[in-house]
Amino acid sequence: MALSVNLNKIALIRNSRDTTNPDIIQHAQMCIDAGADGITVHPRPDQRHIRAQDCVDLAGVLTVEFNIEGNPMSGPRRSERAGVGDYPGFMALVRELRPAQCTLVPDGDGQLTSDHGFDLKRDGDTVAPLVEELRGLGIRTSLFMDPDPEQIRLAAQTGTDRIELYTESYAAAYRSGENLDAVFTQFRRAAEVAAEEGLGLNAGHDLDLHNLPHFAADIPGLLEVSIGHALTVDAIRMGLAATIAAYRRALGK
Ligand SMILES: CC(=O)[C@@H](O)[C@H](O)COP(=O)(O)O
Ligand SMILES: NCC(=O)COP(=O)(O)O
Repeated sequence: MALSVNLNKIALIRNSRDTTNPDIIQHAQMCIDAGADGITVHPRPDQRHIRAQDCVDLAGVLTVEFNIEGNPMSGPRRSERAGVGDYPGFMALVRELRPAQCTLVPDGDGQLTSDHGFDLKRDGDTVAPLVEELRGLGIRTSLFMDPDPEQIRLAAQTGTDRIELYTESYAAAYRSGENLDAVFTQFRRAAEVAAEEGLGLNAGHDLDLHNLPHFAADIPGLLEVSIGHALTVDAIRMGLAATIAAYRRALGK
């Protein structure tokens, strides 16, 4: 099972000053040296954290899998910050960089963070051609999905290689202790349906050192988790190498 480290929050710290510190490339390399199996970024049109140029720079040097996440419908946007290039649009960026994996996420451009999976009853006809194009470019595709069996079966009809289960509801149930068994059963069933449909299974959002061991041990067929927010906070407290080692242990690696 792969640990893909999301660098969004490192870029957020950098963007709070006109600086290159922390250096995204150096941080990515430290993650890799500490045992990260992949690097994930989620560029947004306002470039609040990961910028298009970060994606270009990372694509040029990464020695592990590069996963670019985002809304395929997010178009070009002029930068409002001096010295920062314009955002070219999500699909334009992915077409140019051809990462190992592209995870399509139905975020609105103004969302605080990702907070829902695709509604493929509504958007399946839009998503399927994009999946076909990306796969034709040699890019593994993944769709950001809620743990909804009907939606996951629709995801398979798009031709996508994988889905990424949106795990915020599991993280919330783990924190509160409310309905944890029921919520976990929902995720197990979602994973089973993904396997029935021949879909690879990723997961992410609000995973952390507390909730990850149970999820990683008991969700069948899990291939990759992408983690950023909690991992970055843990690294401030524990140090990056120790943190990545802890997440690898939580994955049973
Ligand atoms: C899709 C998802 O759940 C996360 O990968 C996303 O990248 C979080 O985005 P922010 O880091 O902007 O909250
Ligand atoms: N796809 C999930 C991701 O990349 C990171 O999500 P989070 O750990 O920052 O919540």
